[in-house]
Amino acid sequence: MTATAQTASAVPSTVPALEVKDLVVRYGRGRRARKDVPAVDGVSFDIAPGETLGVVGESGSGKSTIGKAVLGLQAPSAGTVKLNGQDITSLSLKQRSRVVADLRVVFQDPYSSLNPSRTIGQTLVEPLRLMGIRGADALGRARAGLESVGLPGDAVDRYPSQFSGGQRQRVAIARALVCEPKVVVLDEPVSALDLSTQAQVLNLLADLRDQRGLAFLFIAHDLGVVRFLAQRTVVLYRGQVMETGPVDAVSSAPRHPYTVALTAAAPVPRPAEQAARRQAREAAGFGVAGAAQPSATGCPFVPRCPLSTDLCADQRPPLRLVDANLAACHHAERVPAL
Ligand SMILES: Nc1ncnc2c1ncn2[C@@H]1O[C@H](COP(=O)(O)OP(=O)(O)OP(=O)(O)O)[C@@H](O)[C@H]1O
Repeated sequence: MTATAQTASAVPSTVPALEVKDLVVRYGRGRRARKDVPAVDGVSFDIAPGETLGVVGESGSGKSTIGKAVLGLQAPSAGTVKLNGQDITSLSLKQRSRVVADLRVVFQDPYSSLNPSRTIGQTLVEPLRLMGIRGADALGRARAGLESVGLPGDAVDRYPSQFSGGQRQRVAIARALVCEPKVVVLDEPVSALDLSTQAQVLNLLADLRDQRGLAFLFIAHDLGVVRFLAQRTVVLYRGQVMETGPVDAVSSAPRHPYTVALTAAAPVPRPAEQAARRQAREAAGFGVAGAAQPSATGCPFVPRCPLSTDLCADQRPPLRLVDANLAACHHAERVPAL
């Protein structure tokens, strides 16, 4: 089977909670935008209620840009974004405010994402106020929201500086969930936390997703972290989908050389394993990021790929089914095992 678009499709029995189709985002305006390489280049995926889709890739691969386009913070140059079947791509910010309760975000940095001069209660009540929920109702929901993330309800009276990083990220999660959204964009939600706190926050997110049937778009640079929470994943490189499929299959048996390079480069806690991976990566002949510019018509990974041929430089490979994964590689069958 081949996939003509860059797509990651589940087989949802209902309308997807979030559907992104052929998304293209170019920064800049006018002539400059037309000349620039798109930050996101033809990306499609959908997420069912209760499902987590991980989006992984190196820095600059376009992960956050996808999140911004979904949230309406960056206008797409092409493509559509649908929330519960409704096309929200071209809604103005005012029109968006009517559906915004269904779509929320948790950002990476729990220090800068919470206003230090506002109490936790004020922070949690703000999005409710925009929905017309005020006074004791709003405060009651704020307290319940804090309790649902494992914090005491009376934390409403305290300030962000009185909380640790992990607790602040719980507050940010409570703020996202207090409006009872259907879809949450999680943009590197645990990257700023230490390892044990990461595990606690990921467990909390998994519980909340399962209890509430939430759809998560989970953006991360580390496939290991994504594996913990996601059922499926999309691997991005220079704004294009290199590989997608069930997260276990993509992690343990990648069919795209870039996914192999990304996995081999991920830090592991055991130094001996880290050294073995580095040696395997060097032996496989992967080039380094920014080694050379790829051709506009071919696979963007050519300058770094040990398997590349003239065909790869000439023709951008479509996503096609190889084992359990969809991989955009002419030579997916020759990709070495991890
Ligand atoms: N506001 C902007 N103006 C111009 N170019 C931008 C802007 N924001 C991002 N870019 C560029 O778009 C590309 C994708 O960036 P993006 O932040 O989406 O990647 P990312 O995968 O989320 O990276 P990171 O993990 O470092 O956050 C990069 O080349 C980046 O330099």
